[in-house]
Amino acid sequence: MSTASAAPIRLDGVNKVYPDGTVAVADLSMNIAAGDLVALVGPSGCGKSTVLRMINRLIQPTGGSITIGDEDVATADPVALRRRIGYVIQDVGLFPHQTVAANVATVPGLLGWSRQRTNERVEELLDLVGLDVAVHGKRYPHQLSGGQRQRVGVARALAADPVVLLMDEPFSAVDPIARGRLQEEFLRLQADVGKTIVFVTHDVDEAIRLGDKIAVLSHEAKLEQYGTPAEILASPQTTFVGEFVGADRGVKRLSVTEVPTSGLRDLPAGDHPRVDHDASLRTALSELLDGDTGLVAVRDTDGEVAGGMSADDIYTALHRADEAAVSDNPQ
Ligand SMILES: Nc1ncnc2c1ncn2[C@@H]1O[C@H](COP(=O)(O)OP(=O)(O)OP(=O)(O)O)[C@@H](O)[C@H]1O
Repeated sequence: MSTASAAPIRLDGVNKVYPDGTVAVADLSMNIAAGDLVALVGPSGCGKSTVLRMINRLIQPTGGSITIGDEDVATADPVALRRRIGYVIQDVGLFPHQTVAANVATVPGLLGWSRQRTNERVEELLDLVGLDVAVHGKRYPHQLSGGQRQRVGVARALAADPVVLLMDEPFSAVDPIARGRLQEEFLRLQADVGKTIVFVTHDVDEAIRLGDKIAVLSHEAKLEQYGTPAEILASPQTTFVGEFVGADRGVKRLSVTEVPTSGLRDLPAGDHPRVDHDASLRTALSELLDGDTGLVAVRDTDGEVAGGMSADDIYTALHRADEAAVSDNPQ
């Protein structure tokens, strides 16, 4: 599909004090690379939503600057700005009296697109998020499941091909099974559209699963650590981060580390469970435990078995990956 190029986002000394004196964001600086999916995580009330809403100027910062590409958000026309930024919130905010197709067509309508161009775009987007325009396009939001509504929200946010997508707890209102599926689909979608995405969640597992990078925030949006999931899990920089990512850090690290494709051991004959070259160590360990040979075979990119791993090999691979993550990111 055609995509506008994604834009980087830069926050420089951003501050937000609400009129009642509440300091929501004290002094936040961070750079988000074009095309990255960055998860903002932190406890309730730490300022995540405020940060997000300052990026599309729904909230005016009291200090500092935010730029999207070359554009200073403070001086941009807010309406034009918001049309270039997709925004998805928890309960989606679909218009209840408009059909799904009309909801997705909102921004193209505002931009004055022709009916034909709009219809094509609606069909393309509904297809992209796994909905059938013939079946779902003419339904109203209340005739959809929570997960389907969420997909429509994402389709609507992508309609005008925004350079940035902001998402505030987009999947938290759906049940855990639908949520897992939505997360999977969302990752596939992001691989397709390659937007710069800032994603607010209070769920560390979701951040680890979806984020290219994670920004861990504490009170007043203090940036405790900003790095890849592997870096943060391998070496939390502060006690706060260590506690926030949780005691089962080791298991989480297994999930974000892929099996090695070299240095694998020769496999004796036997009915070994198999995993693909891009499987996580967690999947490999789970398969190994389900099998009865004590080994798991790893396939290469051609689908041929490249070698095997024992539980000890998985442990060693995890520690090697941790060392690499830490030395890539000395901070
Ligand atoms: N309009 C407002 N006026 C005064 N204080 C506000 C306002 N909006 C938010 N706050 C306060 O600012 C702080 C940050 O709120 P924010 O909604 O950004 O946090 P959050 O991390 O997104 O929280 P949650 O995870 O619970 O949604 C909180 O202390 C909140 O009470």
